[in-house]
Amino acid sequence: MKIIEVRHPLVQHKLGLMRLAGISTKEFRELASEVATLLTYEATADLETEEVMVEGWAGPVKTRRIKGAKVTLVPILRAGLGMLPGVLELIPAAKVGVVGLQRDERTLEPVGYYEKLTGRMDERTALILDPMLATGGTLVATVDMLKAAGCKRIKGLFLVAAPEGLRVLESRHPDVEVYTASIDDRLNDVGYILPGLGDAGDKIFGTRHNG
Ligand SMILES: O=P(O)(O)OC[C@H]1O[C@H](OP(=O)(O)OP(=O)(O)O)[C@H](O)[C@@H]1O
Ligand SMILES: O=c1cc[nH]c(=O)[nH]1
Ligand SMILES: [Mg+2]
Repeated sequence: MKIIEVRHPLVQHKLGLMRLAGISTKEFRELASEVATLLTYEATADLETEEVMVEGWAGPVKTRRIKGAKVTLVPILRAGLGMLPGVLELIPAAKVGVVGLQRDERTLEPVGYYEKLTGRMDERTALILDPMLATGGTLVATVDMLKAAGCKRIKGLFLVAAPEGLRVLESRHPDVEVYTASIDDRLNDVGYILPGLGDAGDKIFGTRHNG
């Protein structure tokens, strides 16, 4: 399975700021979006391009543009919305399909409550957006939905990923590519990533803080 841990200094610096206890909603939100932009840069490095002639200031000039298959962004509600503005900075014309899943706090199983995907998923590359890949249950459920809709090329962008979740993904959907700012140490006994970021959804939306 392709797992890219992006070690770029800007990514590492910004993620380090996100780990600070007591970070404000404004700072966390801004940084989540900025790191998402940088992960998008990495995750789109293999998009195919084609040559095109355009009329430039000094006459015809050969340029390149992104070819064929288009990208669909798939933020997972609710925390994935925190990454969406940063990704749209680089891919402003992308279609957006939304998936609503929330972990049951007791069983840690994902519970689905919304799904609105774009059309022609079989022709698109899907970029799943979620700050946290913890047990992997939410991601596997999302990939199941995307594949059921015909999607053949799927990448996931995560601020932080746990080894446990990566192993689950590898066993269920090894064709999915992962781009993350950090592979952290482990999960704690209530399914939070250590050292992690605490509850990313709460921090992005300014609801209850947990760490
Ligand atoms: O890998 P898993 O163990 O499935 O956990 C990861 C999921 O948990 C968090 O969402 P949460 O359920 O807290 O929902 P929220 O975004 O609404 O806060 C996170 O944003 C992921 O979607
Ligand atoms: O560490 C974690 C795990 C799941 N969801 C979060 O927001 N944080
Ligand atoms: Mg949450």
